[in-house]
Amino acid sequence: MSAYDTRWQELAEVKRALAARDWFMGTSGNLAIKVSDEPLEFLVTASGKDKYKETNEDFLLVDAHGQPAQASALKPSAETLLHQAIYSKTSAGCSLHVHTVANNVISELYGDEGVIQFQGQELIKAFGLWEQDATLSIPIIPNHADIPKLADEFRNFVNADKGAVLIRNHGITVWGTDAFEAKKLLEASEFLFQYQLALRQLQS
Ligand SMILES: CSCCC(=O)C(=O)COP(=O)(O)O
Ligand SMILES: [Zn+2]
Repeated sequence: MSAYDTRWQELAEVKRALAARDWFMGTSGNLAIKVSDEPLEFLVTASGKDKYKETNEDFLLVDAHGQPAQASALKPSAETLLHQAIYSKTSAGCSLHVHTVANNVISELYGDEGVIQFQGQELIKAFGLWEQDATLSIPIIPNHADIPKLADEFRNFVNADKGAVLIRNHGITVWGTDAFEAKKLLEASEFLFQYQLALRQLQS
């Protein structure tokens, strides 16, 4: 199988798993996976589609600028520039963006601080933080309707081959070495957000 076909299957599998979690409400969310480094090309979800459905038009190949790399009637995700920022700055192989109620509420509760931090939580190990007193910090950036502006802000927080950034009242984008790692980080983040909200509710 070609790298294109292999990556397509991997991304389709992640998309299926996230759909099963009901993380694509109202056509929200977009996913990407790198196919080649030189030239940089990655598959990204087509814009505005019902991501619960599986079709052979779910993804299209884009270039280092996030522009279609092949003739296609499909439009790349409106948020392709965020994925492009990740692949242009890091060696990450997969990036995932979803909107959930928990990630939106957390982004609003902690948005003024610009960060949410987790300590003493087993699941921060998913991010490679294994030390006793390690802290996971997830930055929260303002949402901008202007996507190049949003991507410019987002780019400042893309400094490693894996990571996560919350966009206030919008969603989360995570990235990792490959599809397995990106999905792990997405699930771990969602667990931590849901835990934090449940704890706050019980404490109030
Ligand atoms: C109705 S969701 C608004 C756009 C968005 O935030 C998103 O994640 C989906 O956009 P896309 O162009 O990737 O379908
Ligand atoms: Zn979005």
